[in-house]
Amino acid sequence: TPFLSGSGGVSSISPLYDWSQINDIIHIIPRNKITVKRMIGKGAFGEVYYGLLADVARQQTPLPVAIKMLPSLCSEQSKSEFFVEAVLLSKLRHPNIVKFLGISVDENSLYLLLELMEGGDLKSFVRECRINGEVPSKVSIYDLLNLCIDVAKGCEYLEQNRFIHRDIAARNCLLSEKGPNRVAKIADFGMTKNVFRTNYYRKNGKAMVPVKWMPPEAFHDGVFTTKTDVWGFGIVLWEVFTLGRIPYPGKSNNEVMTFVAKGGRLDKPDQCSQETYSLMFECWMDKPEDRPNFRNITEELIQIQKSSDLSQETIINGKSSRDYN
Ligand SMILES: CN1CCN(c2ccc(C(=O)Nc3n[nH]c4c3C=[N+](C(=O)[C@H](O)c3ccccc3)C4)cc2)CC1
Repeated sequence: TPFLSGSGGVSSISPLYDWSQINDIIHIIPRNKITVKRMIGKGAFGEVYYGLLADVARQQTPLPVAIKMLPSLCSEQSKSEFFVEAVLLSKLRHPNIVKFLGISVDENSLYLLLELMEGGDLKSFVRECRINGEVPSKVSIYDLLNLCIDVAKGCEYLEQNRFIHRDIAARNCLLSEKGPNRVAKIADFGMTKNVFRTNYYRKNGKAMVPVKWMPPEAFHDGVFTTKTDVWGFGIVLWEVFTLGRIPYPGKSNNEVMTFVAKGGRLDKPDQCSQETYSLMFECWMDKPEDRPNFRNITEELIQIQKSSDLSQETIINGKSSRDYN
C-alpha cells in the first residue's frame, strides 16, 4: 500500500508483519466501502467526519461511523505511533471505550474508523449545561454522577488490561448522545496527541504534557502508572462538577507544578457533595500508592449515587436546587 511506502517510519514496522497478518490484528477496510459525509468535529486532534460503512456483517443498511483522517503529510513518527496504538486499541473492547473499527489506507490518506459518538466531548457537554438564566439546566447531580461512573468503568477496564491512557481528561471523553440515555466513553488514545492542543505544555523541550491533569511523579519524574490515570480521573470529577471549568483557574502550568508539588489542590466545586469531594481528593494523594484504584472509585461513586435520591435535584446556575431554598 503506497501510503506506507514512506522511507523509515511505518515501513520500519511492516517487515514485522506481512499485511495479511496485520489484517488479523487490525481490520483493514477497503476504501470503496466508506462514504465520507460531513465534518462533525475539528480540533487540534485533526478532523473527524461522519461517514457510512457498507457491508458490515452482511447488513443491508450501512453503519454510521466516525472517520478520523490522519493527514497524509503527517510525520513518519506519528504514522508508526499510530500503527502501534491501532494494534493496541483494536484489542480493547468495553462499553465505555470508544470502539475502534479499523483503518483504511490509500496512497495519500489514512482513515481511522471509530464508533460514532453524536453527543460530542464531555467537557463541551457539561459547559453547555450551565444555564443561561431562565431554565434550570437539563442535567441533575444524578446525571453528572452517571457520566463519572461511565468514565470510571472505562478506566477500570484499562486498569485490568494494564493499559495506561496518560491523558484522562473531560476533553478526551465522548458522549453517545446528549439526551437522557447518554453514555460517556473514553476516546483519543494518544493516537493523534497533537502538539498544538491548548492543554499541553512543553516541559524543558520534552514532549507536550497536560500538566493540569498530571500528578507530581509524572510531571517531575516522567513516571506513568495506572495511578497517573487515577489522578487525571480526579480532575475529570472536578471538571464535571464545576460544569467544565479549567482546573487551577488563573494559574499557569509552571505555577500549577509548584503549587501541586507543595501540596496545593483544587477546591471543592460549589454543588459537589462532601463525599464526592473527598473521593476526588483521594485521587490527588501525593503518594501514588495512597490513591484508590478504579475498582474502589467505581464502587464509591455508585454508593454516593445510591446514598441520596438525587434524581429530583436539578442544577440551577451551577448550584444544586438545595442551595436555593
Ligand atoms: C452541537 N453539538 C456540537 C458538537 N457535536 C459533535 C462534536 C464532535 C463529535 C465527534 O467528534 N464524535 C466522534 N465520534 N467518534 C469519535 C468522535 C471523535 N473521535 C476522536 O477520536 C477524536 O479525536 C476525539 C476524541 C475525544 C474527544 C474529541 C474528539 C472519535 C460529535 C458531535 C454534537 C452537536
